[in-house]
Amino acid sequence: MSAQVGIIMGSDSDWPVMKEAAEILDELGVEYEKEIISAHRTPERMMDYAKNAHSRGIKVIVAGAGGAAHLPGMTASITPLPVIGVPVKSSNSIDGWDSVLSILQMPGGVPVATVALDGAKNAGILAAQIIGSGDHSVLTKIEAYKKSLKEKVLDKAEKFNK
Ligand SMILES: Nc1c(C(=O)O)ncn1[C@@H]1O[C@H](COP(=O)(O)O)[C@@H](O)[C@H]1O
Repeated sequence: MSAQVGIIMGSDSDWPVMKEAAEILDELGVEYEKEIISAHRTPERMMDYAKNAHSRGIKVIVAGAGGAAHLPGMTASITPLPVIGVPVKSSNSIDGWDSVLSILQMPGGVPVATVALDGAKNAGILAAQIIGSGDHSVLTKIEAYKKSLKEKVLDKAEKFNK
């Protein structure tokens, strides 16, 4: 099967964070592609990607960037697909606030579903849930994942007072 989720990021320096989206999508059995695309540094490449992703079969875009993080919002302004934004705490950031606010505070009409700072794992889960709403095998994997989370906590709770 071809990729259903597009993971894009402004720089290869974002990959240590963004790879958590890739890892959880692997675990949930969702195919993805990953690309370095910058609205600032490679605007034509961003336009091409955002214009064509849906016709190539991509269903959700996960976009991560640090600093003045325009990539998620600019991508969302072009594509008809849902965009999940991952604020990345890059090395020269103002504690990550610059990225959080520039991804979160989108103008009306152009939503970006923003996860927590460095929250790429949750972005991957959310992307899988969107895919899973129309794909029973992915939905079943998400149910199993949630069950495993619950069992881990119950196990810890049981050991806690022993
Ligand atoms: N925010 C953006 C965009 C963009 O939004 O188009 N392109 C790169 N960047 C960010 O710049 C930070 C530093 O990048 P470098 O490490 O390459 O200098 C990265 O976190 C990247 O996402």
